[in-house]
Amino acid sequence: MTSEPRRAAGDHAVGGPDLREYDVVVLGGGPAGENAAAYAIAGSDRTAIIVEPELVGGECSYWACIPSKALLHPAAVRSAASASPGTAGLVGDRPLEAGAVLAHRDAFIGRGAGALVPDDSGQVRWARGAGIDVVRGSGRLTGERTVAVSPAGGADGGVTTFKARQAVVLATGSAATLPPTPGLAEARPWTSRDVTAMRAVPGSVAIIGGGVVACEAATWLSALGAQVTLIVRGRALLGGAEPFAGALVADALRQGGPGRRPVRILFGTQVYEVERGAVAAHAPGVPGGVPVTLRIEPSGHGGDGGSAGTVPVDELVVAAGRRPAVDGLGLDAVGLDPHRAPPTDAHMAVPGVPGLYAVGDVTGRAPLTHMGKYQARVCGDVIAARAAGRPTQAPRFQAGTGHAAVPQVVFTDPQAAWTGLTEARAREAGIDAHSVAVDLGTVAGAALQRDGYTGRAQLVVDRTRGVLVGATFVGPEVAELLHAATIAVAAEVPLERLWHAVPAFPTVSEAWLRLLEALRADGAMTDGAMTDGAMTDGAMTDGTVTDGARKGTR
Ligand SMILES: Cc1cc2nc3c(=O)[nH]c(=O)nc-3n(C[C@H](O)[C@H](O)[C@H](O)COP(=O)(O)OP(=O)(O)OC[C@H]3O[C@@H](n4cnc5c(N)ncnc54)[C@H](O)[C@@H]3O)c2cc1C
Ligand SMILES: NC(=O)c1ccc[n+]([C@@H]2O[C@H](COP(=O)([O-])OP(=O)(O)OC[C@H]3O[C@@H](n4cnc5c(N)ncnc54)[C@H](O)[C@@H]3O)[C@@H](O)[C@H]2O)c1
Repeated sequence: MTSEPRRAAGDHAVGGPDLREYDVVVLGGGPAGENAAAYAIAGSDRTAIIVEPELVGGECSYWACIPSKALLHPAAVRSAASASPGTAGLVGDRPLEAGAVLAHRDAFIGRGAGALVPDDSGQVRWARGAGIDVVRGSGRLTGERTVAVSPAGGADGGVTTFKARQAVVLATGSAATLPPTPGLAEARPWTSRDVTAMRAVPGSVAIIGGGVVACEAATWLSALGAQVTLIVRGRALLGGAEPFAGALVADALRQGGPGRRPVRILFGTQVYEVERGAVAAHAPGVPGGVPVTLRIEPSGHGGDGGSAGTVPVDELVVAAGRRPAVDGLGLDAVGLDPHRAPPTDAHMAVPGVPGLYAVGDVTGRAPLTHMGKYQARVCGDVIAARAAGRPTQAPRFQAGTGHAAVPQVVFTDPQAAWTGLTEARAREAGIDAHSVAVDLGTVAGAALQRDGYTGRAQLVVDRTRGVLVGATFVGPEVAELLHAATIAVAAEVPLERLWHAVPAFPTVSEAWLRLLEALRADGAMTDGAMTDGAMTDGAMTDGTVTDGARKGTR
């Protein structure tokens, strides 16, 4: 993309004030919409407009990925410092400086001191610099390749119709779901928007949910001094992951640590009623200021147990999942179900509706920024190729393959990172699955990273095909281990070849070596790898390996 000509900033529409024509009209200026627009017009004279009612950059930039990671990173650094000789004594039991952490988050989301809303002018400048026009408004499909745009936030002004010569791309993201619990909506609970944008740290917080948002929010809230209670319907955290990932994250949250309060986790428990005095409408992230009482009971999900009684807290966060943002999108105008994610094929096109595409969270596929951007690259390339009359058969035009290896990192402490299939999912898919695991604390690179390093890595392989189909890592700073596994799964690298991808010593990546050795020991690697001269010679004669084993550097 970088070598392609930049387009002049300005208004690229054809038509008058009420009917404007572009090659590509994108609804939603989040990461998926931005990438779809940029790829669809790159290096061409095609025109594109992004329709966005809120902020260009979307949920990810202002209320999700970026602020959450800006809040979590200081907690991770604090945790590493507490576990390293020479710095542990310096930080002692001191908590994080909440004001500095919140200001760091504000800097990342472009929210100036005292401002209510972040500033997206940098993202708008990027769009205009890439030749993409931006209009503030809410878009609704009114027919094939036709969109009606109403001014944002109910502002005055008429509806403008936009016609797309080539494509309309739906990239409207997702919205937090609120369970229909009596009293919950009236209590004006925080959602992920508030807890990422929070302006003050509540003294005590209850979080409903045990997924990614709940685990990450519990991590930063407890590191910033809040007393956190997680109320989890099921029996585990991080439901879609290998069970050991949720278990290790739960152990660490419960345990707390220097400068981080222990988190109370109520498994098998649901809230059946919420009671709170009147709470005035407030800006995102401003605590309600009125205590709230949750009435809880065993959920009956996942076996016996669960808690009953009341949980009184200062603030309540709902992290109970998200749903595709399709309300008012006019899907019915093109014959689609208005309440469901639009179906998409491998080109990210909506079957049966000419010129319509969907990317990102609105598709209901994998609600992650990197997957939305991946789909958007495919979609933009397809639109560009079709506009130029070029074929779209090559793998670059198919979003299917990447979905076999969806990477996910949960930035808790320890981090949990996985890609591809869990062992259970692999079996369900009829794969001849076999798994091996290692204790990451036994790897020299991990032990050097911090005292008492605790973590685990697991590979799931397809024994019949001799390839990796899934990997999970849990431990401090394991996020950067993940991409190697994603490459191996997506590229279907034979295990025999993986053996020759030598991890550097002393890095945590040596876990790969331990895992492949475990596969060999289990007979899950073929004889080709076992008798390969490069491998056996290396292992037997390399002084570092044999010496290392004696000195604990294995
Ligand atoms: C707390 C939290 C943390 C997260 N952290 C991560 C992370 O670390 N890594 C990761 O990969 N993912 C993370 N995610 C998920 C990530 O935020 C989403 O997957 C990502 O934002 C989806 O991008 P998108 O472009 O599809 O949608 P969005 O970012 O939601 O953008 C959609 C845009 O469409 C606009 N829009 C809505 N309706 C209309 C309409 N009718 N017309 C025009 N525009 C409209 C919205 O205003 C919005 O700006 C996190 C999510 C949450 C909630
Ligand atoms: N680091 C990251 O990549 C990151 C961070 C945050 C969010 N995300 C993305 O955002 C998506 C949404 O995250 P999330 O945590 O909101 O959803 P989730 O699907 O991960 O978890 C939802 C949780 O809420 C519970 N739940 C659902 N309905 C409930 C109800 N009625 N009552 C009580 N509990 C209920 C579920 O059992 C689950 O524990 C995730 O799928 C993830 O892909 C990613």
